[in-house]
Amino acid sequence: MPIQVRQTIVDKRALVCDPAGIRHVFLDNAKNYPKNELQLRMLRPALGAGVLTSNGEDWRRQRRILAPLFSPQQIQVFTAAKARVAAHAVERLRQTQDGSFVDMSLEMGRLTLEMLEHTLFSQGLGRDASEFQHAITRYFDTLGQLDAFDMLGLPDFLPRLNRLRGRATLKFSARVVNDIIANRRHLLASGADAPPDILTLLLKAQDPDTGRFISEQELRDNIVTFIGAGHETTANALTWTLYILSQAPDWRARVEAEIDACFDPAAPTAHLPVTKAVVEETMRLYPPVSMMSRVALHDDMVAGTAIRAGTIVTVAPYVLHRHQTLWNDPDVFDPERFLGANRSDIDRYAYLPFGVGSRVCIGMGFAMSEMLVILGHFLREFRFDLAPGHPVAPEVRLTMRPAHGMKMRVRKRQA
Ligand code: HEM
Repeated sequence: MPIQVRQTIVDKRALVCDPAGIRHVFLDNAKNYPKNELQLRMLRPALGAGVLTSNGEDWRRQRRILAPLFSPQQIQVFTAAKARVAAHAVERLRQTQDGSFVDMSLEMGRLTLEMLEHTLFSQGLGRDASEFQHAITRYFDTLGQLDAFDMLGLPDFLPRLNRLRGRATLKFSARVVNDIIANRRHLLASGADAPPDILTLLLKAQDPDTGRFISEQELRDNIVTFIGAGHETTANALTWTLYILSQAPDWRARVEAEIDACFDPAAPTAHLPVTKAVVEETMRLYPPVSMMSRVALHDDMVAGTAIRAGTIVTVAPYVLHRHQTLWNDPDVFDPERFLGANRSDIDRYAYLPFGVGSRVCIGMGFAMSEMLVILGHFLREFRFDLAPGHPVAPEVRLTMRPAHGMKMRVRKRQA
């Protein structure tokens, strides 16, 4: 069924599973399908009005200014910082007794937050690092739950329980971010060398069309946006990858062989085609962003189905990536799909872990290089096996994560 349209008590919804229909919504007629305000309302208390949560001209201007921060050259510059953070995490894991059980979902959450800290602020937070991590995790956890008031479209001045719960942690994270920005402004004003991180780039970033700098509010909102959008998504993709490899010994052996032969922690490379195919196939089966929504401004036709103005149009990578008509043996883990010439058989609009069109994930290259650097470091040293009896089930909050964490036995590979 390419499109399913449902009228609920609250609104009209359409789920699009047809690649041509998805292309129409996300590319050809994208101006008719801005992001859904309901979704944005849920995220704005946490993320403000950064590039993820704005629409129209506001979004276009921010995206133009931020794009150079995530260029391939810039991602290359961040690789050294990422490698340092990954090496530190390996060292931390080395301290645990060989064969002990670790919740790798927590470990990956901590690691991806450290990655962001050290690329956003280069020296990390300096102080309050673990408290900040705790605050951020709790904050997004609380706000990730859609509030009934938002669903009913009630006005913003009515207090939301979730927001009240998250307010103290928000205040704390805002203070830390504000302090960091103020310190950096002082440093730059003093003429000292600016650290090569995202904060410096943001402070200097100018709109190529108008020469305008980013506002103070947008600066703060986008820092929090990068943490919000880049933390759990990447941690989940990595956790699911470790889980899947523990269930696929042949592929684990191929990944280990590639990393042993090609990955040098002192000069980390992101050129690991087998490992990359494994990550891509994992994100097919367990896409961290399991659905994306837009809203139709005007009546339209999508893949032969009439869509009325106001309909919420959803594309669900979790459904799309496992669709019988689009994939052979959709539930089978087979990274060969992404290797060599096979990749060109995959329809661009049937595989959307990072979305597609103008609102495609701005951090896609950043995340892929980060995941390969982390897997290179970790799988070179350790082997991860699922703890016997540990229940594994996906759960959708803001992202799709393992409902019960991922308890794994960690053994050293090179004794
Ligand atoms: C495996 C990791 C990641 C996944 C699976 C992922 C997935 C996505 C998806 C599906 C979207 C599009 C949502 C939509 O169209 O409604 C998106 C947007 C976005 N992502 Fe990511 N993301 C990841 C990592 C990152 C990282 C590391 C960053 C930043 C450092 C980041 C920043 C953003 C931002 C700012 C947007 C909004 C772009 C816009 O609307 O113009 N993401 N991401």
